[in-house]
Amino acid sequence: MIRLDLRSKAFGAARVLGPMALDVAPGEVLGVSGPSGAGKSTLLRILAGIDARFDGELDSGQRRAMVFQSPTLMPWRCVQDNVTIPTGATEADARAMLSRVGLTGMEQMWPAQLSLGQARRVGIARAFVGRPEVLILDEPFASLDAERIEDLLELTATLIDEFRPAVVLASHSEQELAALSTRRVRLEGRPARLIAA
Ligand SMILES: Nc1ncnc2c1ncn2[C@@H]1O[C@H](COP(=O)(O)OP(=O)(O)OP(=O)(O)O)[C@@H](O)[C@H]1O
Repeated sequence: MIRLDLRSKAFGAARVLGPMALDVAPGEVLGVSGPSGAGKSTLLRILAGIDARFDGELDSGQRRAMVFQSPTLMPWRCVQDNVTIPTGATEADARAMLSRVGLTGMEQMWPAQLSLGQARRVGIARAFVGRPEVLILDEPFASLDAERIEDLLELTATLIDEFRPAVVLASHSEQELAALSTRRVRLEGRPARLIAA
């Protein structure tokens, strides 16, 4: 569950996010759209608990995971270590989750040996291995071709159905938002407000 009551978020004198309230239940996927620079990533960092410098209250689960626009893997660690080290998951759990995302046999490979689609799958395995209560997805499928996006959308939808985290997805892609969201909002204006979409 995610509950945010945000009065304001500013960078110095620049007020980016205005007053807004947000509730996301387990198993729900809130799709967030809005123009570039509206504040989607800023809002998602607050929801993920990465940015605590805002005026307001955040109430969310203990187990939080985030998938970013870039896969952000540690280049000097193998695929399996990239799942176990940041999460504290066991090797067995990491192998099982890597198998769920289609990477069986690639556990000992280096990130540089992976395609972008495979690297994104590692990011998804890393996010789900800890059975998150809250999952924040910030443009998680950017720069992939249409067929790979379809595959990853299907995989992500299956894992969300199974683990039922409260999910917030920010994307510019109507295809991604339509495929995963159970509810939609737009961020608009400066400071940005949430508008039902
Ligand atoms: N660390 C920071 N310091 C100062 N300003 C920032 C910082 N991070 C973001 N901003 C500003 O906050 C605003 C919102 O940025 P944000 O990255 O959240 O937008 P976005 O909606 O995610 O954009 P995009 O869709 O292009 O990724 C922008 O004007 C940006 O310049």
